[in-house]
Amino acid sequence: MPDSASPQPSAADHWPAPTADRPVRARLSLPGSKSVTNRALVLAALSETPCVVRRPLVSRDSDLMAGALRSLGARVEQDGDDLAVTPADLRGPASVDVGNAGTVMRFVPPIAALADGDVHFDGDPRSHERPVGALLQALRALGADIDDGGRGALPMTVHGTGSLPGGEVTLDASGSSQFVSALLLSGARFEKGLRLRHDGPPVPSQPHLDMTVEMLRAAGVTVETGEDEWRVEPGAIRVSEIPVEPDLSNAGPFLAAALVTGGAVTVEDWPEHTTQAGDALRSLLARMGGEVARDGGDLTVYGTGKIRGIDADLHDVGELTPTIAALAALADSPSRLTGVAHLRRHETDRIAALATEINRLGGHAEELEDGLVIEPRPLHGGVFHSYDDHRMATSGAVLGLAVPGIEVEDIATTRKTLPDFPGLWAEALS
Ligand SMILES: O=C(O)C1=C[C@@H](OP(=O)(O)O)[C@@H](O)[C@H](O)C1
Ligand SMILES: C=C(OP(=O)(O)O)C(=O)O
Repeated sequence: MPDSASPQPSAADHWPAPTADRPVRARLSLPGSKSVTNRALVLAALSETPCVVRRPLVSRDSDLMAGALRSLGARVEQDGDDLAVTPADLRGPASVDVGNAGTVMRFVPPIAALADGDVHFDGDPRSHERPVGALLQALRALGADIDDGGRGALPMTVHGTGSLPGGEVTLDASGSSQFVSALLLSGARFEKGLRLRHDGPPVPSQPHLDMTVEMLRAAGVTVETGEDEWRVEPGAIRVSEIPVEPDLSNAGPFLAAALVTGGAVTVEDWPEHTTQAGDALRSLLARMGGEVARDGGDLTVYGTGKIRGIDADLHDVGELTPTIAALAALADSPSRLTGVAHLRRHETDRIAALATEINRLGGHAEELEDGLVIEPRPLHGGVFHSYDDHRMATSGAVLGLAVPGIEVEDIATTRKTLPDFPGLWAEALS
């Protein structure tokens, strides 16, 4: 007899995705943006003044960032819904757990190079496979001493000396925009500042680069941008308050529910102006058959009963791909999603994972080198594997709205960027 107090792993690991038996009508206040929160924490820790980060995301990726900065000496304290950050001299020895957070594994090494002492970086097994080599090479060229055992990957140790000469460097950031953001975020603290050039295939995720530049400027940093070029003047980072917008990429599965069920989903506090990639959902979902309306801070997507296939280059907004792919599998015409080769090195190889899981449920998805072709077919129930990828898990939830019998493996992996996805999903469907 199993002990009734011990958890039954198969039940806990397989979340029965709720099927919508009527149009979803929901109004949601979503937690803060991962990308804004983790930039805010970095800027606050590098600031000359204490800083309050207003309504940040509280989830695994933001906890890892707060933990990393604490281990380097900063104080990061909960203050109601906010985080109060008190900067301090950066110092090692320290050990940083990056989990599987791209923002932590890329944004923190330049800060470690500014710290006095050794800083060791390690994380989930997947963190050993995600690209950081080009960033580490660039940091070395700027004066950092890094021991990665010649692997160009984690685990590694940054031997910080308390300062970094900085100056000019060229890198290939086609693998991740986060290489550029990482250097820009710390660049003002380098002795000579930073003159950065990208050389290689196009850098993905332009909105995330815009976010970095905008947040730096709001923190008093002089940044100039050109074609594949950035310049950061040396000087103080000074910021005392950073508001965090709701996470618009995480709005994706909820807004998709309106299309799938012919319902209406409203997200509160959709910013008038934003650099978040998720803002592109307004046009993408309209192209796929939704109607999109704004009323003050409310953004509502109405389903029309039809989901149209789409031909879309998602290079700039790669993190929306899993949501768009789920809709594409339920559409009334084929879709072609391109420009996202870099997704093969995200939390998992998202192109392979999406094709495998859609096909497992009876769909027809073909991998391209840089994307997916999806031809809608009637789907059936089954296990949807999440590959420890939050956006794969939410993609399975979107399919489950229309297809009875889908079980998403390891729904808890959504905690990477959403503290309680199953709770929010149940509320939206109630
Ligand atoms: O800087 C950021 O906050 C992010 C940049 C993007 O990374 P890539 O350019 O590696 O895709 C995005 O996909 C990721 O979710 C968050
Ligand atoms: C790619 C993503 O995350 P990360 O910040 O770990 O790169 C993502 O959230 O889709």
